[in-house]
Amino acid sequence: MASPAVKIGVLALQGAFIEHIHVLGRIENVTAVQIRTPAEVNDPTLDALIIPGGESTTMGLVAERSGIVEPLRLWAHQGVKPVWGTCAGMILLANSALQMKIGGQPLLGGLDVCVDRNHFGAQLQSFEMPVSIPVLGEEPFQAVFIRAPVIVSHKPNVTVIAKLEKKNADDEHERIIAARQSNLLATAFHPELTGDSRFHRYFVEMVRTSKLARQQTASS
Ligand SMILES: NC(=O)CC[C@H](N)C(=O)O
Repeated sequence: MASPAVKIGVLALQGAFIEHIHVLGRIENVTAVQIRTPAEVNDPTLDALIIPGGESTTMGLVAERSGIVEPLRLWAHQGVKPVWGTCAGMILLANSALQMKIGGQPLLGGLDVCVDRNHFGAQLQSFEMPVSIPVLGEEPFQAVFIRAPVIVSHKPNVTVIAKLEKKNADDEHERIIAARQSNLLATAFHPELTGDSRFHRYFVEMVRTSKLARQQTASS
């Protein structure tokens, strides 16, 4: 069967959503749409969802006000259709987080990891560096970290896609910057801010594979 055309929703409440839409627009047979309401999240023709980077506290607050937290939670926990969280989106997908906002902030959960929210410190500690991401091929990927989180621990069902060296050999925590758990994908950095569309293509392949599997189940 030919690989199917897919429709990907990008949560557009706050943060770097337009940039994701632009990169997806460069990939063949992909339609990208902005998602702001529960009805849009529940659109049965959506094949996948991206939760962008931005500020997880603000995004969580706006999501609560929009009544979209529960529909998003269902998506992330059902695991039927792929979800990709970048940076703040990765924090929202995590089952737990260190350095949470005092007074609380909503997490969607689903991804069996604990993240450290502002691992590298304040905005000034933003940086970019080439990282090795074997699933994308040999050429390093230029990763942009903006007040980035890292995954410090995870359950065995989570596959590590990329990580940074520990700062010191005896550090107790890992510094994982990309991970996958079945249909959930998470990156600590912002692949939508570089010209390199390899990470988006990797996600689109996940989306096509999962759509094909759903179509085959439906027709069998
Ligand atoms: N660039 C980002 O998405 C930063 C995320 C930020 N650390 C937060 O808590 O939301």
